[in-house]
Amino acid sequence: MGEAPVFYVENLKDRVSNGFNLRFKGFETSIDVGDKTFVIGSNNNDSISSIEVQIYDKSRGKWVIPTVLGTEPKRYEGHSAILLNEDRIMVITWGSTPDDCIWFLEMDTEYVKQQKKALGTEVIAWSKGVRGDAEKPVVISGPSGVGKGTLINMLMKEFPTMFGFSVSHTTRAPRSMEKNGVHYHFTERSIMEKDIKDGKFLEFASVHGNLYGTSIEAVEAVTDSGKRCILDIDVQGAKSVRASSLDAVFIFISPPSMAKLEERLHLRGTETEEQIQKRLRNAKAEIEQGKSLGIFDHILCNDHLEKCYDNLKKLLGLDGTTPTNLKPSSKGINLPSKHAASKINNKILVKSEALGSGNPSKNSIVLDVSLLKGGAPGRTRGLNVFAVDPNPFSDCLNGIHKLS
Ligand SMILES: Nc1nc2c(ncn2[C@@H]2O[C@H](COP(=O)(O)OP(=O)(O)O)[C@@H](O)[C@H]2O)c(=O)[nH]1
Ligand SMILES: Nc1ncnc2c1ncn2[C@@H]1O[C@H](COP(=O)(O)OP(=O)(O)O)[C@@H](O)[C@H]1O
Repeated sequence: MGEAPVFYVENLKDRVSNGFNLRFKGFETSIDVGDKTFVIGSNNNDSISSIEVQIYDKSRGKWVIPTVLGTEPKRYEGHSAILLNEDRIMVITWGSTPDDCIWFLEMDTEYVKQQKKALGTEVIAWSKGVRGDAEKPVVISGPSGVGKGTLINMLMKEFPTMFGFSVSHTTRAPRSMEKNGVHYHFTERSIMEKDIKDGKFLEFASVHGNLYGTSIEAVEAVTDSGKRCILDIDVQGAKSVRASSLDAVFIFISPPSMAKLEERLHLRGTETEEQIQKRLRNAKAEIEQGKSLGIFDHILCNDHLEKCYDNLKKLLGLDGTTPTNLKPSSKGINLPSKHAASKINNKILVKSEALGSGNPSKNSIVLDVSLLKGGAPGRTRGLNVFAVDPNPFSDCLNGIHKLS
């Protein structure tokens, strides 16, 4: 059985002629899993960066074709790899732009690449390190015409880099201003039914006589771009999501009165009278369920639009009153290339030296591995990380102890 060599980027470049191209010495990491050594590093250029892994098979004394794990418009500067269990590696990395934050990448080491027929790895999940609820997906429900779309548009307009909309599939016909792929993926019922059967949907429901559903891909498209996902779905859908692995914040928007709701539907003018009456009949049940089923974390009354929008921002920590450590921005979590990661029971501890404005300070972050859930099925998202006291290692252990 061959010994894994010591890895330096220059050595790798000399030795490997098959595209493995780690540029920055010190920004790579390696880890042994059985008789294989996984070398993980970045290939950064001006605007884009990829994370690559190459495997050294000690039993065969051979390098295996490199795999690109992720390409993002940010630079990855520094990695650490931790073995979670025998077939799973957690790579901890630091994306320096545009949103400076810590990322966790879970890799399945047993995956055999179908296309290349070579041993490779599969990314199970990219997860952004967040604190508390700050970046959980947001599920917004409420009866037709209550103002969900209006409120979501306001959020997306004011915070375009923070939120991304999960584009649902529907069998209903598009309205005149609606664009396929932007407002909905408009689809045939038979196609959607087959996709549901094939497990491509996180949830689906029949609403006002049409089929609506959130595909796993729709949620992944948003979370992969590093944005906080917003879902506009009905109460049945919210109930399904509550029961799924997507760890979200659930908000129900209620109308000030049925009369106001009817007025809004008429003023919007996108439905026939018959369709409006159907929506109003369904609204009664939805409001009752929304308020009683215990699905929703918050209920907001949309009477005055601006006031309701302010309340929504408050709930999401966007009004400036939220304590810094709960703000949606993860900027406070700093992880330069100089850091050390270790696993203690179910906790990963990342210790780093954050170089502030001429005033070096130490950061210690704990990730609770037992909380590896929250994304579309099979993926983890928005992992909760805890900043612990910036003290020596023993104090960090105390921090861990306190959290468990
Ligand atoms: N379950 C579920 N409901 C959805 C989805 N997309 C939209 N809906 C809901 O379907 C209902 C009808 O939506 P739409 O046809 O856009 O009409 P509107 O609510 O009157 O604007 C609303 O309650 C939406 O929240 C989805 O992917 N899943
Ligand atoms: N607070 C409000 N007061 C008056 N009209 C509103 C208010 N909120 C939304 N609207 C209007 O009501 C209509 C329905 O809103 P919309 O966002 O399409 O509802 P939904 O997405 O819940 O079906 C739109 O014409 C919108 O401009």
